[in-house]
Amino acid sequence: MGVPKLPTIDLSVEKLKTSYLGTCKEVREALEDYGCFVVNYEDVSHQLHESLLSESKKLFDLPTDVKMRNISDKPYFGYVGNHPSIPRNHESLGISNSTILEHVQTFTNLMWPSTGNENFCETMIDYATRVSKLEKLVKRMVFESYGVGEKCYDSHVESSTFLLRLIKYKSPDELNKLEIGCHAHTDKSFLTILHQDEVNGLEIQTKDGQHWIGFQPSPSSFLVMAGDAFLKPFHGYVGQYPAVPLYESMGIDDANIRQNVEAWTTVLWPNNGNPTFCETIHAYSEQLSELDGIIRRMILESLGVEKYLEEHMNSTNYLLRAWANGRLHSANHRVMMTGNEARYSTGLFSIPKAGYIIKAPEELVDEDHPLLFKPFDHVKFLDFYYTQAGQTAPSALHSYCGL
Ligand SMILES: O=C(O)CCC(=O)C(=O)O
Ligand SMILES: [Fe+2]
Repeated sequence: MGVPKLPTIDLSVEKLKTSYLGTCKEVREALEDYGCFVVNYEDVSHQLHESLLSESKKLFDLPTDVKMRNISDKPYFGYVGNHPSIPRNHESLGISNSTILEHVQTFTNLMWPSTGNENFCETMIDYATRVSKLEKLVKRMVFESYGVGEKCYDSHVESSTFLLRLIKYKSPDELNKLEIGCHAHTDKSFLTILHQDEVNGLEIQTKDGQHWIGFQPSPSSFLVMAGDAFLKPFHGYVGQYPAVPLYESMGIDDANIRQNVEAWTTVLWPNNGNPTFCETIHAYSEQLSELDGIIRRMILESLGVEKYLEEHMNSTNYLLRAWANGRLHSANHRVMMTGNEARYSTGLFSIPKAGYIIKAPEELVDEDHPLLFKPFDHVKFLDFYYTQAGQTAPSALHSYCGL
């Protein structure tokens, strides 16, 4: 089988009029299977596309010390470039709150303090506003398709802000050389919408990790991509978290031991239990833990250290974690540059607003379902998440604000 193709979805007004729910399903399935899809978005005209690219080029032509005035206390929000950890050919600038005129104006004044640049400012705000509408449309369609509709959508939109990143990749210094422009990563946003000039380079990894699919750009094509914040920001998280309504999971400690599963089942079904659930989970965990034991024995024997097996097995707990809903996929992607032309691209990232306090809706908290986390600022939590303590905690969210 050859390399699969990225799904392309028609989100035109006519299509949505005739087949809204069918298209919601297409969007959801594309984000589940590929983590992204291509859309030909008519609301950004050819003229706006051209203006975006020419203003972007003018921005990158400014002296480096001017571009470096774009500072931010958050990683990847300000000027990025000229740093050993960044690929040599990569340079980018972020405009925070890019759908709000005064923020774009402030950025413009920072870059062109004496002359101003009306055209830059107008182009960026127009572009960001139009693309943010696409972001909201996709978000609404995903929520509706999962049946978590209005309430989640409204709170999500209320909690989102749009970072516009303008990016330039210089061509490799030698012809026929392949050079990394952006290392493989997943985005930390809710959703990202990428758009670019005609120079190839963006590649998306398939979910099974087998292929890298090259994105074939055109002036009207946009790549919509699910970011980590939309689906799985927290390892070990349990649920009831309005910013990630599509994610829910539950853990059962030592699920291979019958009494533990029985105790767990009684908590969830206190009146008459749920023998089928208990039996299934226990049998499943027992078989998997046996398989785990066989594999470990084989590894230790092959290393000639099987005498440690018992100690190893005795020191092991089995945590069974079941996920529901967290079915969207955030795709690994990268940029690989060849040829002799620079590449210009833009990403509109929807991200949680700083200062937006996330708390469980009152209707979800009662005596049987006590509050699990203190209300918290998602951006401050992400700051913690990227520290050593956040990265090593079994559940960063519990360490940060668990009750
Ligand atoms: O330049 C591109 O097309 C991709 C950029 C990207 O993935 C990012 O900035 O997160
Ligand atoms: Fe990215």
